[in-house]
Amino acid sequence: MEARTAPVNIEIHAPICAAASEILTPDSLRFLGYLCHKFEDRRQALLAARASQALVFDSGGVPHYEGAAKAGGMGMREPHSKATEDPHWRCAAVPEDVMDRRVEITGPVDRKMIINGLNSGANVYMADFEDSTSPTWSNLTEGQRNLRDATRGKITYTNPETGRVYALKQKTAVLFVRPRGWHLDEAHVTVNGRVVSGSLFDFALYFYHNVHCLLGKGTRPYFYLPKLEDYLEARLWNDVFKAAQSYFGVPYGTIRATVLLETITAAFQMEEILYELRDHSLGLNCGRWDYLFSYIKKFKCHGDKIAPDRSHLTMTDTPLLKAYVERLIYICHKRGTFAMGGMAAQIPIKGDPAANDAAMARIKNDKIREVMAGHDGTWVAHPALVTLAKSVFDKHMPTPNQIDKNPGMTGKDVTEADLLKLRIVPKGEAITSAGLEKGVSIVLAYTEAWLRGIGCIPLNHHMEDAATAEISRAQIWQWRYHGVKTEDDGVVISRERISKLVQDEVKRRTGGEDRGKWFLAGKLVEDMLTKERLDDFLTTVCYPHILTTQYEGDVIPEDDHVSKL
Ligand SMILES: CC(=O)SCCNC(=O)CCNC(=O)[C@H](O)C(C)(C)COP(=O)(O)OP(=O)(O)OC[C@H]1O[C@@H](n2cnc3c(N)ncnc32)[C@H](O)[C@@H]1OP(=O)(O)O
Ligand SMILES: O=CC(=O)O
Ligand SMILES: [Mg+2]
Repeated sequence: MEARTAPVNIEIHAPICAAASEILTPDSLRFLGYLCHKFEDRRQALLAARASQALVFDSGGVPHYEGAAKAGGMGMREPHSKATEDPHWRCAAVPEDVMDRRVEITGPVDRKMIINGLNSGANVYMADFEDSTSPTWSNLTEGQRNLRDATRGKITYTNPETGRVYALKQKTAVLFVRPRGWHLDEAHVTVNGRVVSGSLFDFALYFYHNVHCLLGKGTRPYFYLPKLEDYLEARLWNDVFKAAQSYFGVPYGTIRATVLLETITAAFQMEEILYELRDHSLGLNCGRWDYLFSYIKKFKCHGDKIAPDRSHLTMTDTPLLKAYVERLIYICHKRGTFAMGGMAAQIPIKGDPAANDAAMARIKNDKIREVMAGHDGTWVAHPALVTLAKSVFDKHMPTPNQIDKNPGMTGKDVTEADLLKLRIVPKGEAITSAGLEKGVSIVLAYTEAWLRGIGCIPLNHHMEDAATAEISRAQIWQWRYHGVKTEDDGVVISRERISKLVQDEVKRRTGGEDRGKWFLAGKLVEDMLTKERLDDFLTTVCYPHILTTQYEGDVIPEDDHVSKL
């Protein structure tokens, strides 16, 4: 029997704050329950497949193009030849309101930032439940309420300190939403006793509250899909879309989604991923930060793939990043869809014009590289960067996008080996004590903020989020695992050295007083960096610590914390 008519028992293990009571209505929960009941077993099977594939990589395996897998390769996936062998298929036609995506700004689902992002002059605002949101109950429920108000054009915000009132301009960016990745649970809600998927929680509530309003305004529900590892995970999203569309009686193909190509395994299946989602696809995006994290994580045990300091992992000098960009543009343009660029992590530097000019020059060069390579648009992290990115794309991309011009077709020659090739940094500079110390301080500061419900922070004039911090966490673990020495002083990166760095940094930040979440962050980070096995995600390790204990909203009595439908 279909879950839609089957009895589904939904429970909420959280305070029913004002936002939750507006968003978690009986009907929206029924829809969430329907999707979870229908798809949870598949999600779990895909997560289990990730775990068994990790064992293959840990013992020296590497991914292969799907054609090669069919001929022996990894031998773990069913053959998937149609995607690559049929020259005729194309992704769905591009809707009018997203023909031009030259600049997309991203940010958390915070009320003020949504308004600022929509007003920023960018073509798209991507409201993010993933890398830049710490998924506290209040962030999630208020985020959904903010999005509901934004789609209706009714979102306003008054700064309680300055009294400044924020409201939408006449012309705003198109809204995209990035739900959490498949690996994340939403532990405050269970369906038939099972904790629900964070992806489905974010998707279902946004879709439920907004699909009709968006269609009424001539736009659509647009999504970014994060951290997919292969085409079967794309197929799951496509099936979720089909189920959601038919549940609401809206036409097949209403939803459109861009997949973030941000895992090394997905890079070997770009065409297959597009094929799975082709009727709902709006292309791929180079999620460069998670991509680097994925590379380090997947090959953490490979002695020949030890990553240098994060500062060396640049788009221009890292062969595997260059190859991935070329292949992504080639595949997307061959299949008639967007090849989006990614995020330069620099942000404006206040009070130091020279340093700010240098940061802006780096961003400009990055955007020139993207448009010249053939990307159809790019990402920025801050409203002050919209004009800069736009000016670069305006100069080099006179058309709304470059899909039909087919630039980047040289990417067809990218080999499996190209996708795996790290940069060789001169001896003495690759892994340094300064790089190690900086990495420890980044993981710690990010974790501390995340535990307080803040998912993106400015640090060292860069944006740090769950993807960038993960690079530092994974590489420090990898250096310790391989007993690497920092090259400037010849000292081994041992457990004891890392522990001392973490503890010293906590002391420096707190003066020894238990402030913020530094003590807890210190304990968690020290453990993650020194333990025998590398945890899959920082966010899943920290998640139990943000369950409703962190909640600051208008809580109602204890008895109402478990609500049943
Ligand atoms: C790897 C990836 O996944 S990238 C995608 C995920 N990451 C992101 O989306 C990054 C989003 N960016 C941010 O969160 C912020 O820009 C930060 C944390 C990096 C920097 O924040 P701050 O130092 O507070 O920025 P700053 O003080 O300069 O902000 C100035 C104004 O711009 C607004 N602003 C800053 N970034 C954004 C943004 N991305 N979207 C909308 N508004 C923004 C601020 O709210 C502030 O508004 P106000 O003047 O009305 O008060
Ligand atoms: O989500 C984007 C990334 O670079 O990671
Ligand atoms: Mg990412």
